[in-house]
Amino acid sequence: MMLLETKKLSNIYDNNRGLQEASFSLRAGRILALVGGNGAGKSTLIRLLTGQEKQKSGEIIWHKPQAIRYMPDDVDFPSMLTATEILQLLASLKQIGKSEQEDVLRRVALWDVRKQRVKQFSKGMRQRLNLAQSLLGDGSLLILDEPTNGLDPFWIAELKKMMLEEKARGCTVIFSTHLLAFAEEVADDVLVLHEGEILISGDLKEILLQENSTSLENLWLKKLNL
Ligand SMILES: Nc1ncnc2c1ncn2[C@@H]1O[C@H](COP(=O)(O)OP(=O)(O)OP(=O)(O)O)[C@@H](O)[C@H]1O
Repeated sequence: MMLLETKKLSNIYDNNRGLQEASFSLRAGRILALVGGNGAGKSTLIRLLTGQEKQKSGEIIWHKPQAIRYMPDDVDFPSMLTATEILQLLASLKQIGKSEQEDVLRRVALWDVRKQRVKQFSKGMRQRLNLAQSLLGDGSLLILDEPTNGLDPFWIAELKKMMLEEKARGCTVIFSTHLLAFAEEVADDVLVLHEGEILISGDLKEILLQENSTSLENLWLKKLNL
């Protein structure tokens, strides 16, 4: 079943950069990786999908209304609050009870430090708290902007497990990353962006086969003539 389609979706900023006429579709229950270099347009696309920005032209067609859970890139939590307080605040907006808050804190192994102020957290711990808040609730679309940022190899592997668990529950996952090998391990579909335009989109395995590429990295380098 189709989840969403975009048609010539564009958001060009004053500096002439952003996202240009992006058209793609995504089926429900799939994991989609957004890949591309710095400034390719990944976060711009995510901001349009999450409704944080409105497109200048083109459209997003949602085939059914979606409750979205979202993990932003580079979140700035109030550093004087504890992990518990931050989750309480965010959970109250979604009307989510205490036991679920406790559950997500345990899932990201921040239970033992839940009463510490976030300013004492390492980057990876803050990123795990960011992940925890995105797991709250039962929105059937999970959007993760650079979720591996700051995570060590153990937590990257845990993140992968969590994403696959979400998929197994019937959730659709969209995530951006610079880690092409990670994208290849987790994703069903891929959208390769370059300077605001879609270079490649579709089923990852089919594309690698069609393009006679051994890996996503190999394909990416080939398409950019690197
Ligand atoms: N608010 C803004 N105002 C002006 N230009 C912007 C704005 N947001 C993004 N851009 C420009 O749009 C382009 C795409 O940026 P975007 O953040 O979507 O890229 P990205 O693929 O997420 O990059 P990165 O991997 O570096 O996070 C960049 O050239 C960026 O400078």
